[in-house]
Parts: sequence; structure tokens; C-alpha cells
Amino acid sequence: MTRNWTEEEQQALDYHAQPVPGKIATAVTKPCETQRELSLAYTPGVAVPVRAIAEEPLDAYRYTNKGNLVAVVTDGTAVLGLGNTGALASKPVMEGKGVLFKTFAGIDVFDIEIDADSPDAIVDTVAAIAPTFGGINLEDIAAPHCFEVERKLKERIDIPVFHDDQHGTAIIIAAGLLNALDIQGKSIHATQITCLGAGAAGIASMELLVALGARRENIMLVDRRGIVHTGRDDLNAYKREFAVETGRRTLADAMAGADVFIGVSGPDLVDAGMLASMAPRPVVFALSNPVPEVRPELARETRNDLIMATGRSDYPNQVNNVLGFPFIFRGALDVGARAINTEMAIAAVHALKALAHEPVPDSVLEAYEQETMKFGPDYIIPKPFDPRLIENVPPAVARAAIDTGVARYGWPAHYPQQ
Ligand SMILES: NC(=O)C1=CN([C@@H]2O[C@H](COP(=O)(O)OP(=O)(O)OC[C@H]3O[C@@H](n4cnc5c(N)ncnc54)[C@H](OP(=O)(O)O)[C@@H]3O)[C@@H](O)[C@H]2O)C=CC1
Ligand SMILES: CC(=O)C(=O)O
Ligand SMILES: [Mg+2]
Repeated sequence: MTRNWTEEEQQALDYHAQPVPGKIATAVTKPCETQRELSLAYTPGVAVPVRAIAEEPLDAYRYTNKGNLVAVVTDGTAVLGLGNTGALASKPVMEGKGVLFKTFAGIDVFDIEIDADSPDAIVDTVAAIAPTFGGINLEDIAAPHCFEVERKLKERIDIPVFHDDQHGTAIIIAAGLLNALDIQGKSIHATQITCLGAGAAGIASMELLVALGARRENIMLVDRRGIVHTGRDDLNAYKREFAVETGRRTLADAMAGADVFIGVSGPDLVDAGMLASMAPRPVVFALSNPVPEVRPELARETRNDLIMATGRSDYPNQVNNVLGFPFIFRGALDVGARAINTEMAIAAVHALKALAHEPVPDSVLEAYEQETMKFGPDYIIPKPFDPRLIENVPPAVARAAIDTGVARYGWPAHYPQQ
């Protein structure tokens, strides 16, 4: 098949193809150049840690890479905003998550793309390979299957299972939104929120906002069929939790008077009229990747009192789960956490929120070719290249893990003194 890629698309293909196909490889961490080293790395030396681990399974964290290795697992059913591309085509995204885990938090990743025809097929596969890993990052598995997969895996294995599109996204949305509302002079408790997308990201984000003080009755969830309301008989149990009693039906109805729009759905679904109908000083997070629900250019043309974020790196205010999963897993792995719970998620929210108020380091300004960046409408959340993320977020997550009793170890010796 001959395709006509644009210059920018061709650059993306070349980046992935050259100098070797793909974005990630394995690295050897021990010397293996002499007969002596070979006998330590392989037989006979390798038998000693095998016997140790067979006697004491926790020794796997000491003698293997288990404690620093995460599986990024998908079935390819909700790949970015591209939909169900299948397992194979999702691999560049999963390798990309591996790049971010390693670059930002030093965590190694195997990406696991599974051809699965049911939630149980994913659960059985992941449970069977779990001994290899210190954590499982579920990625781009569509709702509602993602909820069942995560719940069943949490019941079956004793390492953290974290669906990034649910909880990673929710954490970053919450941190960015709390800051944006402060700037707009609004309170989460009284805010009318319209969320377009009632899948993995939408449901989990609204649940976390409720845990942080948003009122369930102030949230209007919208899916392909319009507003999620109590008169509908096609709702799954997760959507039903947010069903409101209302005569309103369409996305346009849901946008009128809203203080906040969260888009976790698909490209170009919001028009100028909908934006214009929102309340004064609104917050608009159009987070579908790669194409947002509304382009920032259109939003700015329409009104100048909004705070706007996208999931992308090339506009101000990138609200994207890249700010979460590397640092959250770092904190969880460093204390041998058995789970990543809501308290750990909320600790990450507050750490990210607070960091946005601090002066921005020069290295970040250079990476973004900006002279200044300061807390305000165009800087509500730290940038992924901020070197303080790794200093601030993992300790906050680790502290919450220890306090809630899910940590296997105490405060890491290399963490800042408390
Ligand atoms: N910036 C970020 O960090 C992140 C962004 N996202 C983005 O969020 C989006 C959804 O991801 P995810 O939740 O994992 O996917 P899911 O498949 O789990 O959910 C998608 C949801 O979007 C709704 N939707 C899709 N297209 C439309 C449409 N044309 N009109 C109305 N509703 C629509 C679906 O409606 P229905 O239920 O009726 O099918 C569904 O509720 C993607 O675009 C993804 O890129 C996701 C995670 C992180
Ligand atoms: C960022 C991400 O995980 C997504 O768009 O699916
Ligand atoms: Mg994703």
C-alpha cells in the first residue's frame, strides 16, 4: 500500500525506524567478559540466587530486576484517542511508555501487547507472568473491560496494578484542575463539571474529583449517546453512578453554564458555540490524544477568560499522565508497595499541585525554549522535564504507602530525611 505521509508524519516514522527499529532495548547491568564473570552470571553461580529465592521469595527483589521492572500491558482496545487498533499496532505507544518510565524514573519496562478476546484472557495472561515484575501498568484497555481487568488482577496478585488511563490521568487532571480553579477564583465544591468521555479516563477522573470535594450531582458525564441521565436504560454500572436526573440531553446542553469541561473522548467534538455558552472564567481540559476535543486556537479565538489545557507537549498546560505513572511507580517500588491506593494517588495530586507554585528551573525553560514560566493561566502544572518531579512525587507516594500499610519496606535510605 502506498501512503502519502506529511513531512511531520514522515519524521515520526523515521524517528521510530532509525537507527534501529523501535524505541527500547534491554541493557546488561553486570560485567560478563571473563570466564569468572560467566560462571557468576550463568552456571554455576546463578544457581545460588535460585536456591535463595526458592527458600525466600522476597529475595527476588534482592537478586533479580523484579523490583525495578514494570509490565506495560495492553490489549490495544483504546489506543490514545485512536480507538481499537489491536494489540500489534499499539506497540509504539507501549514502547513509548517504557521510554518515559526509564527516562523520568529509571524504571525498566517490558511492553506486553496481548491479543485477548475477553477481560479474563488479559487477567489470566498477566497473573501468569506477574512473578517477573514489580508492578503492572495497564494501558489503553477500553472501558468497561478495563474496570473488570484491574479489579480481578488486584484480587489475584500482590504487586501494584495501576490502570494508567484511569488513575494516572485522574491524578494529573485533579492537580491541574485544583490549580486552575484557584486562579479562576472557583471552588471544587461548587463547580459544575461536564466530562465528555465516560470510559476509563472519564469515570476514574470524576471519582477522584469527588474524593477531592466535587459534588457528584454537579458532574454531568457525556458519552456518544449524550448526557448520562437516569432515564437511560443502556448504562453500565460505572456510568450509572453518575447518572443525573435532568431534561438536558446533548453535549451542547451539558456545556451551557458549565465551569469546567474535561474532554477524554475523541477529536474535535466541541465547537465555538459550546465554549461560548460556558460560565464566566471556565476551565477547559481537552485531553484526547493526539487531537484534542477542541483546538486551543479556536478556544482562544472564542473567549479570553478561559484556562485551557491539552494532552499534548506543543501547547501550554500539558495535562497528561506522563506526569504521573513514572513517579508514582517509583515511589511504590521504592517501598515494595503491594498496591497503589487512593491515598497514594491523592498524595501525588498534592505533590504535583504544590510543585507548580515553585519557581521553574532553568533546565525546564531551556527544554521549552521559554524565557519565563510562572504559576498562572498558562502554567498550572509542572512540565514533564522538571527534575524536581522525581524528588517530590515518589516520596509523597511512598509516605502514603507506608502510612496506609501497603509498603513492604520502611522509608528508603536514599530519600530525603522527613
Ligand atoms: N491526556 C491524557 O493524559 C489522557 C488522555 N486520554 C484520552 O482520553 C480519551 C479516552 O480514553 P479512554 O478513557 O482510555 O478510552 P475509553 O474507550 O475507555 O473511553 C472512551 C470514552 O469516550 C467516549 N467517546 C468516544 N468518542 C466519542 C464521541 N465521538 N462522542 C462522545 N463520546 C465519545 C466513549 O463513549 P461511549 O461510552 O458511548 O462509547 C467512552 O465513554 C482518548 O482520546 C485518550 O487519548 C486518555 C488517557 C490519558
Ligand atoms: C496519554 C494516554 O495515556 C492516552 O492518551 O491514552
Ligand atoms: Mg493511555
